[in-house]
Amino acid sequence: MELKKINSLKNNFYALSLVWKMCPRIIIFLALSKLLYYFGWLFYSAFFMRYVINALQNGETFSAIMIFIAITVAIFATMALYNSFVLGYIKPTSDTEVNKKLYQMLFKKSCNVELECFENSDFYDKYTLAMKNADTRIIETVDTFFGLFFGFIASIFAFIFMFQVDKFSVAFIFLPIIGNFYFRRLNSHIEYQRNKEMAPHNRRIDYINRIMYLKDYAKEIRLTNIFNLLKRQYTDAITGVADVTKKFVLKSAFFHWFYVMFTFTFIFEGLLIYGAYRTLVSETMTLAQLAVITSMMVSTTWILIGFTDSVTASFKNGLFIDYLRTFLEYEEKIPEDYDGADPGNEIESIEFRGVGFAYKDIPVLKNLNMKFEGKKTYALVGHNGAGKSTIIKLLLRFYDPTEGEILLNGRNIKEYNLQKYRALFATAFQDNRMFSMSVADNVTLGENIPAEERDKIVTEALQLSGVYEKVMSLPQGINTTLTREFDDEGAVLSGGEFQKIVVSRAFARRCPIKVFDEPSSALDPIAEYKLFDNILKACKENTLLFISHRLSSVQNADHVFLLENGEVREEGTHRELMAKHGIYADMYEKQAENYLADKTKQTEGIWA
Ligand SMILES: Nc1ncnc2c1ncn2[C@@H]1O[C@H](COP(=O)(O)OP(=O)(O)OP(=O)(O)O)[C@@H](O)[C@H]1O
Repeated sequence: MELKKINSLKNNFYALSLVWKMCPRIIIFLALSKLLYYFGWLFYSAFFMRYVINALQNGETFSAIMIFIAITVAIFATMALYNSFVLGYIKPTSDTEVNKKLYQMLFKKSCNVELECFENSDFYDKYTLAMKNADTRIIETVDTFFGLFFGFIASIFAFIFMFQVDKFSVAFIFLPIIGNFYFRRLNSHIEYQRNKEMAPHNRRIDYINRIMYLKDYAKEIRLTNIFNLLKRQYTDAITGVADVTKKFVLKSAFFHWFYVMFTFTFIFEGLLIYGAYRTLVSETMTLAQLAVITSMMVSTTWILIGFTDSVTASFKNGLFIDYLRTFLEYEEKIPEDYDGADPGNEIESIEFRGVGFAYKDIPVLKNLNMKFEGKKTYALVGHNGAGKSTIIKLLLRFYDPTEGEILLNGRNIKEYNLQKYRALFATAFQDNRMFSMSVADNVTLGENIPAEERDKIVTEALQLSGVYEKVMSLPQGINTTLTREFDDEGAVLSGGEFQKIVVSRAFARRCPIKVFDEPSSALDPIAEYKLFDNILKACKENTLLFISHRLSSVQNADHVFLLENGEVREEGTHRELMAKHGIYADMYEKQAENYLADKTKQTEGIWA
């Protein structure tokens, strides 16, 4: 617990240094704002009332008192103007600046961490919490930091001033301290506990909310009874939230009542009774002293509330900054900006040597030995879950092998500059995403290509993947926006058409290695045949790796690897594997039989 507090304070300093680097002016203005806030109360409690009452008692002239009051009003009016300036101009403009710089930092980090981080729920939770309102939270942290700092100093002065006026009255100051530090903390603890217990229910509610507004789920909801199931889960989650609320409500109300009593009621009423007793019964206090003490009590209470609020808020913010810090200071295992050797542009060989890999503790690849030579064509085949896509992910260094090594031109791929290494590959994955941008941007994906050359490259790539005619039938050809997210005129493509756009990406990219992970799974047989034909023709000068379940499409590969349970079970050319009469031949024949059977059915008119 103590360690947590220290970390929390350290995190506040961390936030301060972060904001200082991004926008130093907001720090200066916020510090001055807080200083003025406490100065205002101190001035009022220790000086203003005392001066006015003493002046009245000492028979100062009315005009002298009025001048003093007028100067005070002018000072407070200037302070109010300054506050309005900070709130109305400095803060919004600084928020924007911090927002821009902080999110740039977060996005950069998020692009730099390895893929595995997104599968680690603990890390992912911290990442999303850090991203949530990070800009406003970090400025709030700075604000409460100064509230804490100046509040502490102002509280000491308030004590001294009250002690000077009446040493017994100081005892009353402990009441708001007990109220704020003890009962409010107890309530904060309850709030924390309540949020913790509600979290699984709220996560479920968020999940169902998301399902209800995301287009991806709209079809299933309309065609199945899944909505009833979701509704039941939603009701259960809402009931869960209500139960947790009920569990804590009494305790929370009780502590809140104590907080109000100690922070406001006891001090205000108590001090008044004490003052009235001394003034009227024991006659040890003048009415003027009573007035000064009463006004000091009000301002001291507000100083203490400001200070204790800042303490509580700074612990809360410290936790948020902890998420931010964990994320920003995370040491990447495979940093995207890793600077190593230049891999060049010539591929002699890629070799998997005794490679093993496990997703967390689940082994997926075992003692894998494979060699790919430059400018040749390789096919990876095998049943679902055999580990084919994982091999590609290791090759692209989304993950590193847990055993063995992968070599490019005889050197471990870990030794290369990662961005230069990745630039050697053009990949089309099964689960690649569409961006709400033009077709051309969806194909070139931010590559820096001159406009006239870009159109030519995009056109060629679209022709090779067989979607060019479709794209040219769209209102603005290759400049048509995909999806209707931002453009009502945007194009909505079929699954197969989109897959062809994904494949175009790999055609458009100028690089020595092309990788296609099931590029034809959504294509009709004729489009599939043409696509493979084009891939082989267009990638003659490339090292080509492709994964396919359709064995007819791998016949022309120079070498085929058949994988089963994360191991290479057979390898060779199509002919060699057929001659072996092993698993590959068996799979191939079964697929061919099915295909012929389908053909017979069609000619016999069964499906007519
Ligand atoms: N991110 C992941 N975390 C945990 N397990 C994973 C992850 N990705 C894949 N797996 C598991 O690894 C195994 C191999 O998956 P992989 O995607 O490499 O198979 P595949 O041969 O490409 O399959 P398919 O032909 O169905 O695409 C599967 O059992 C899968 O469940």
